Amino acid sequence: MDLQRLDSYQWGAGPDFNENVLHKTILVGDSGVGKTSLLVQFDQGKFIPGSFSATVGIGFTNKVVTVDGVRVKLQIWDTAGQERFRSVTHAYYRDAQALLLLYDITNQSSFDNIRAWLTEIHEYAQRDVVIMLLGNKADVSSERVIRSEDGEMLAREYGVPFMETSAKTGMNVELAFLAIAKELKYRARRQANEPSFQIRDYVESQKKRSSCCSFL
Ligand SMILES: Nc1nc2c(ncn2[C@@H]2O[C@H](COP(=O)(O)OP(=O)(O)OP(=O)(O)O)[C@@H](O)[C@H]2O)c(=O)[nH]1
Repeated sequence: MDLQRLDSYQWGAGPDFNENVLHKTILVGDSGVGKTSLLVQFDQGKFIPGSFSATVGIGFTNKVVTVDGVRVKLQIWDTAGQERFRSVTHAYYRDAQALLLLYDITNQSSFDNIRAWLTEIHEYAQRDVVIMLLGNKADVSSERVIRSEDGEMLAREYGVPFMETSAKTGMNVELAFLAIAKELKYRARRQANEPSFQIRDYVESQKKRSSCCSFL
């Protein structure tokens, strides 16, 4: 998908706005798993169907998310999943505070490659980078080859939060970025008596909430 179509969001200004906090978040995963689509859905609330055109290089979109009354600036980098761009994208890992690692639930090899992605992340990114595993294209249930439990199991093995998403329907897209923003805000602006925040627990509780009450 063409990065030119990603319009940059203008930073808003407000009483809570903390200009000093800019959080770099990177989307990674095999080509075609839906990184650009996920970002477009989060940024613009839409899905652009049509033929797949792979991202060339890297580009970013700025977005302000409000969590617990605090505005958190996310600078979200969309990387090209194709192997030939790998050395370019590695250079961006170093100062990333969060990484969203995607696979496609209809594509076995994109799931099998997650371990290799995690090896690269551990090699090039900061030790305390926030990682979240996302199984995208959850709307395409008829072509599913990766069970949700397999995603859960892999995530548990690496100690990272996990959820399935759909860039098409928007399922869990906002939750994924919100959870990242909450974790980053917690790390950056922890108040003295604030209870500790566990991103995995938060994600699990939010997932349960959305599945329990979908009939309401
Ligand atoms: N049904 C469905 N299709 C999706 C979803 N996400 C992406 N797609 C489609 O999958 C194809 C690839 O999506 P992209 O967002 O371009 O994938 P990418 O990961 O950015 O690919 P690279 O730029 O090559 O790394 C496109 O045809 C999208 O329309 C989804 O959640 N559901």
